[in-house]
Amino acid sequence: MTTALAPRGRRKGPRRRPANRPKTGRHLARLLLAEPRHRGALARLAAWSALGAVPVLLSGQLVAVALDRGFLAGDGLFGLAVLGGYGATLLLGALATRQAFVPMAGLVESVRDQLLRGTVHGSLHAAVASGRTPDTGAVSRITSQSERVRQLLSALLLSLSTTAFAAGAAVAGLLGLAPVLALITLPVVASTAALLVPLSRRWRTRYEASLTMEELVAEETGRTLDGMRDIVACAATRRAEDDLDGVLSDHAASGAAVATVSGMRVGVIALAARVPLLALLLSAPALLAGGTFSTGELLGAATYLVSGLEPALRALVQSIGNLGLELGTLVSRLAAHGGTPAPATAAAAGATAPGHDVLLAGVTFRYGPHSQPVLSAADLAIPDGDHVTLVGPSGVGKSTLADVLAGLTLPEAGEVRLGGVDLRTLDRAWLRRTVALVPQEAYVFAGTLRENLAYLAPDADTARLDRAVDALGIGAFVRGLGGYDAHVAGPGALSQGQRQLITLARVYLSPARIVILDEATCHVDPETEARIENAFARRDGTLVVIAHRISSALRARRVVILQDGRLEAARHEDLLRRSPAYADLVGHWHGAG
Ligand SMILES: Nc1ncnc2c1ncn2[C@@H]1O[C@H](COP(=O)(O)OP(=O)(O)OP(=O)(O)O)[C@@H](O)[C@H]1O
Repeated sequence: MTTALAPRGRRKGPRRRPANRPKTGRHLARLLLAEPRHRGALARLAAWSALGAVPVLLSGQLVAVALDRGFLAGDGLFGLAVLGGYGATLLLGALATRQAFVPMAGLVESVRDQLLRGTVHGSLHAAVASGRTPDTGAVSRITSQSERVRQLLSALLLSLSTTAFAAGAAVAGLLGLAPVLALITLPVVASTAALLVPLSRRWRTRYEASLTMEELVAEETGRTLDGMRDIVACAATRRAEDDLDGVLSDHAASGAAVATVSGMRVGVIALAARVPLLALLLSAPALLAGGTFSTGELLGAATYLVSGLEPALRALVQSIGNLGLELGTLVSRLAAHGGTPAPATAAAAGATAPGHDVLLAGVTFRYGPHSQPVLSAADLAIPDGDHVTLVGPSGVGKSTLADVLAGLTLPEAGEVRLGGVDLRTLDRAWLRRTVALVPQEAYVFAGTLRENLAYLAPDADTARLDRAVDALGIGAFVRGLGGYDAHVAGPGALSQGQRQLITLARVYLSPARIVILDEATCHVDPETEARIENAFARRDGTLVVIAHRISSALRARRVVILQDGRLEAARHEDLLRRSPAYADLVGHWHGAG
C-alpha cells in the first residue's frame, strides 16, 4: 500500500494557493469606518500624529536659523538656544505620540471584538447548518489569530499615521524653507519612490508564496512524522526524504526570492532620499557662491531629506509591506472562512469518488523546470476492473507514471481523474486506501507473520488469510516459515523474494481497489510471478503491472507503452503490429530470456 505521503516532485502545477481572498484593504476599511466611534477615534489619532510631526516640520527651519543667525553669525549662545528649542519640540512630539495610543487602543479593541463576534457566529452558524458540534478548535485558533490582528493593527495604525504625517511635515518644511530646492529635489524623490509601487507588489506576491511554502513545510513534516511507521513499513524512506527535500528547497528558494526584492526595496528607498541629497551637496558651492541660499538653508534642506523624509519613507514601506501584509492575510482568512481557518489543502476531507475508472487527460510532468518532460500531454483511460501492463525502456518514466496514477506526484498540467473526480480533490486517506502502489523494495517488520500479512487489513481472520495465501499460491512458503504465528525477526531474516511475497499478500488482503505493481515481483521466479499476477487479476478491481518480464505483458488484457512522454494502449498483438518501439522491446526481452 502506498504511504500516507504528500505528492512528490517539483510540483509545478497545482501549488496550493491561499484561499480566494476578499479585497483586504476594503475589508479593513469597512471594519475601521463602520462605526461612528471608530471614525472619531481615527480623527483623534490623526490629530495627535499631526502634532507628533511638528518637530520634523520645524527641524530644517531651526537648523537653518541656528546656523545662519547663531553659530555662523558669531552668536553661539543664540544657536544653542535655537537647538534647545528644537529639543523641546522633540519632547512635545513624543508626548503627542504617546497620546495617540489612547484613541488607537480603543479602536483596535473594538475591531478585534467585531472580528471575534463574526468568528463565533460563523462557527455556530456552520454547526447549526451541518447539524454537527461547533468547531471549538477553530474558534480557539481564531481567537489567537484575532489577538494577533489586534497587535498588528495597532502597530500598523500608529506607524502609518506617524510616518505619513512625518513625511508630509518634511515636504512642507522643505517647501517653506527653500521652495526652489524643494522643486528641484522633491520630483526626484517622488519619481524614485514611484518604483516602490511595483517592487512592493512583487514583494507581496513573493512573501505570500513564501508563507504558503512555510505552511506546506509544516504540513509535509507533520504528515511524514505521523506516517513514519507506514513509511518504514513500505520502505518509502527515500521517497519521504525526496518529498521533504523538495518542499524544503522550494521554501528556501521562496525565502531567497523575498530577500532579493527586500534588498532592492531598501536600495530604492536609500536612492530616493540620497540622490537629491547628493545633487544638493554637489550644487552647494555654486548655490552658495551665487548667494541664492545660505549655508543654514542648505543644511536645513539636507536635514529634511535625511532625517525627515528618508526614515519616514522607510517606515512607511516597511509598515505597509510587513505589518500590512501579515494583517491583510489574517483578516482576509478570517473574513473568507467566517471564522474557520483556510483548509490546509485543496483535498476535501471525506471526499470520495463514486467510481474507480482512472483517466489521465493531457498529463505533463517533469522533475525540474529545465528537464525534459517525463510525461508530455499523456492520455490514458483504465476502466475499473481492467488489467494492464505498462512497458517502456529503462528510465522512460514508468515509475513516475505509477506515482502520478496513485496521486503521489502531481502533474504540472492536465488532470488525473478517479471515478470522474480530480485526484487532488479527494480525501487523501481514502485515496491511499483505494490505490495501492507496491514498489520493488519490499519491507517486513519484526513481529509475527500474521501481523505482517494483516497490516493493511487488521480485521482479517485466519480464514481470510488462508484464502489470500491460497489465491497467491504461497502456502508452502507460509508453512515453511512456521505458520501465521511464526516470529519474523525483521527484514534481514528473509530473502528479497520472500519479503516481496509478504508485501504482495499484505496488499492482496488490503481494501485497495486499484493495485499498481511497480516491478513488485522482480525477485520471485517466473512461475510464482505468474501465479501472483493472475491472483491479483482475479481479485476485484484494477491491476496495473509495470512489467519486469515479457510474460507480464502477455498476461494482461492490454499493454500500455510509454514513449517520449506519450502513452499508447492496445492488446499485445495489436501493439506489436503498430508500435515499432514495442516490437523492439519484445525482441529485446526475448533476446534476454
Ligand atoms: N526524484 C527524481 N528527481 C529527478 N529526476 C528523477 C526523479 N525520479 C526519476 N527521475 C528521472 O525521471 C526519469 C524517469 O524515471 P522513472 O524511475 O520513472 O523511470 P522508469 O521507466 O520507471 O525506470 P526503470 O525502468 O529503470 O525503473 C529518469 O530519467 C529518472 O532519472
